[in-house]
Amino acid sequence: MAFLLQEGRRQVERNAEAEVVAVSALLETRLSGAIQRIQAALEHLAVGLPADACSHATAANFRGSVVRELGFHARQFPEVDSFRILDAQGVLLYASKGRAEGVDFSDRSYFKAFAHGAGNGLFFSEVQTDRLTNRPVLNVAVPVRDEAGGLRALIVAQLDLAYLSSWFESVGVGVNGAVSLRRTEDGGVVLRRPFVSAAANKPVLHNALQEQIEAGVRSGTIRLWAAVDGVERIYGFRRLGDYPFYVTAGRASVDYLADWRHTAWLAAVAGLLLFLALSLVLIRVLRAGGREAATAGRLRESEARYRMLADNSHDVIWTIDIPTRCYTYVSPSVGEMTGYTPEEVVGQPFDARLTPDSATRLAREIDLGLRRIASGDRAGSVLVSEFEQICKDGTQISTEVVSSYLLDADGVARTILGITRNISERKAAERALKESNRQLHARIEEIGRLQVALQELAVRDSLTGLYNRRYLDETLDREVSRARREGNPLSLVMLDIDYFKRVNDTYGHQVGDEVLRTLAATLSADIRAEDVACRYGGEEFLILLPNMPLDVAMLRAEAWRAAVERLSIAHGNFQLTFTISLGVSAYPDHGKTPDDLTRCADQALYQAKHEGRNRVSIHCD
Ligand SMILES: Nc1nc2c(ncn2[C@@H]2O[C@H](COP(=O)(O)OP(=O)(O)OP(=O)(O)O)[C@@H](O)[C@H]2O)c(=O)[nH]1
Repeated sequence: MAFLLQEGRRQVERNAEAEVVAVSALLETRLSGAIQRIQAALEHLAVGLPADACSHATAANFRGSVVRELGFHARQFPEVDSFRILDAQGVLLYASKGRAEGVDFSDRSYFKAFAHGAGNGLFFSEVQTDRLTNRPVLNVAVPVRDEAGGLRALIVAQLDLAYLSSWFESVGVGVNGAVSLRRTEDGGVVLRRPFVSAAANKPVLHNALQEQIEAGVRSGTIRLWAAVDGVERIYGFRRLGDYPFYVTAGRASVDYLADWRHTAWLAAVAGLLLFLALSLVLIRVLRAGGREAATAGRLRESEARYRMLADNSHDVIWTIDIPTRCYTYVSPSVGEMTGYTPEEVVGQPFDARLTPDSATRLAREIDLGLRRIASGDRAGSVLVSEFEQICKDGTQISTEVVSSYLLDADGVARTILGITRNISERKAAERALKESNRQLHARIEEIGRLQVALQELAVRDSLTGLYNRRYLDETLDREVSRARREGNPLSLVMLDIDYFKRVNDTYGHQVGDEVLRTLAATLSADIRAEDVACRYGGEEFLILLPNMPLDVAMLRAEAWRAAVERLSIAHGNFQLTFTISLGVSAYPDHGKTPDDLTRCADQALYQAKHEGRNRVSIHCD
């Protein structure tokens, strides 16, 4: 029995472990997908921000278009409270919502980091209460630098922690479970459910999970007593891609062991029943014998022990006489459970306080048990069943009944001995758990669908639908290695719209966007399945042509140039036309690394612009 219980416990623990691994993986995918997309939006904004727009003196000329663009991005990200642009002194220039230009943010960590030269990468602040909205946020910032590397502006996305916590609410980790988002650097809390005041940003010390993260472990499981609330949990943890965060999902042992404990309780009850049954048999035997005083002493002692057990139990212990099917004994706790006194129950038929459905089931079970015993099947003599009972005040309770048939010397069942436990609370908890499991599964399915969509979004430019620069960088690395390995050629075409600023200035930013979309569609319509067309920056595009030598790439580039020259976009009474300049480079002719090839294509593009635009060039050092 002990072995079976231990094995059951191990299985329950393994299940809990699988659950926390799944939940942490779900959260990781969702969070790192969101951060990736936000990073792409910030980089896009940084590339497209004109230098003049970064100064307070001329900001008014750009307010309309910049705020519109910030608003556009804010609408794509419900998890971002607002996008903002600060000038080189840390003063707010533009925001996707609210009008608070002029507010000073120069004391904020993300500004100080870049003002003192923290490179060009992404910076994550600590958890902060926003100065304008009073909401808890985590600021994500990228700098815009001038040619000399000086800070020109700062673009900031405010991650709305209240919104993100709704993702944490939606995962099922049980009543005492916990999920958190933490910094890899020191385990500082960004977000936690359940919420613990004063936990935000607080580093964790001497924590085995944090030690694993610091040792470079990217994901795993671990059992811990949480310092913050003293609860023992099994945690699944996972790094958020290359970002400086990790998520944890913990199931409390008190939750996932509840069912196992119930089984252990049943085992204990079965033991108690056996003991009571033996006591009853002993009492009967001794009574029937009508023996001398010594025997009477043992009888009293045994009966007293039996009474004491029954009288002090929270569960109701009872006996039913099988021939009459009436109660012959009921322990005092029946009052606490049903409101009836033992005197009101003893002598009553066994089904008097059951719902009709339960009464029918119990009668059927008794008949079946008796038939089994009559046929010599002793295994059927202990039964566990659930019945609905009606209390004295008319309320209904769910009960679990463990019963045993007591046989006389001839093997005939004369008495049923049983223990009834009120399991109404447990049933309600089970119903709630079932419902929350149903919801969890529905959400897991939804997240699965979202995950696929997110993965696609993470590599796509939202305006044109072409691949983004991040995707191109990864693919270019791979394709150059492959070209080197297999000895195949590879070409790059970098192209840029001529005088695009004029299009924006004359027709407005929206028409400019339409031009970008039309150009993307024209390129996409005329590339091979293995080619990778990407939006490289504002109005700059790059097309990677695996297995294509320089001369063929020149022909392709010329074909795109001619196709764009023929395009005409209707705008009111006008027909808008535009041209592109293109620079081509090829492996191995112009370089053997991704950087060399990109630089060469860029120089060729510059040359095409210099030579009069609307043409294709190659650059030779
Ligand atoms: N509408 C729109 N404009 C953008 C976007 N990204 C960048 N731009 C604009 O692209 C223009 C680029 O201008 P410049 O770099 O001066 O180049 P140009 O006017 O095309 O001139 P040349 O390249 O020298 O022929 C700027 O006006 C940017 O605002 C975008 O997503 N949408």
